[in-house]
Amino acid sequence: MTQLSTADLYDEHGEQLRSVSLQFQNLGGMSGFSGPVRTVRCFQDNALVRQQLQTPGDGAVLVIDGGGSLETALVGDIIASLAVDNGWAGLIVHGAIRDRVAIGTLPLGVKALGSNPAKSSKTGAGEVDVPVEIAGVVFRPGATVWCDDDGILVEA
Ligand SMILES: O=C([O-])CC(=O)C(=O)O
Repeated sequence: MTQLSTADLYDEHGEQLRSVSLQFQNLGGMSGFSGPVRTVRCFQDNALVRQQLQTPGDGAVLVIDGGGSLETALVGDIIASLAVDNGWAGLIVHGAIRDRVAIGTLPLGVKALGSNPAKSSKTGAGEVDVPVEIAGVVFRPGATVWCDDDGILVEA
């Protein structure tokens, strides 16, 4: 069954949804994906991202608030493959990824601002499953998020 488009969803339930106006790129092998929100907040450090994606995703979408930094990649093909292997539906990266060609072949939704080959530090700094805000839209852990080529909608 194909997922309802975000535009149709907005027409039917817009009053209960927030739409992200920031223009993310669709960089995964699946452009349409949805699921419950899980979160990581981190800045140029991706140890917590890897740690979370090593655990069962049960169809969730990991929203990574990297503060919008494009200086280092928070996800590469190895971390993205962990997400596939552990049953995550997708990633929304408010920041950069790398290995974009390989990530584009994976059965995973990946939205990110762009790419940069520079790697992130791995100290584990950051927070997990806290509400995060991207371009004025709050992503609460457990809220449902829907993504496709048009954009990102999340339950208010
Ligand atoms: O290890 C990293 O920082 C990210 C990466 O390159 C990968 O996931 O392949």
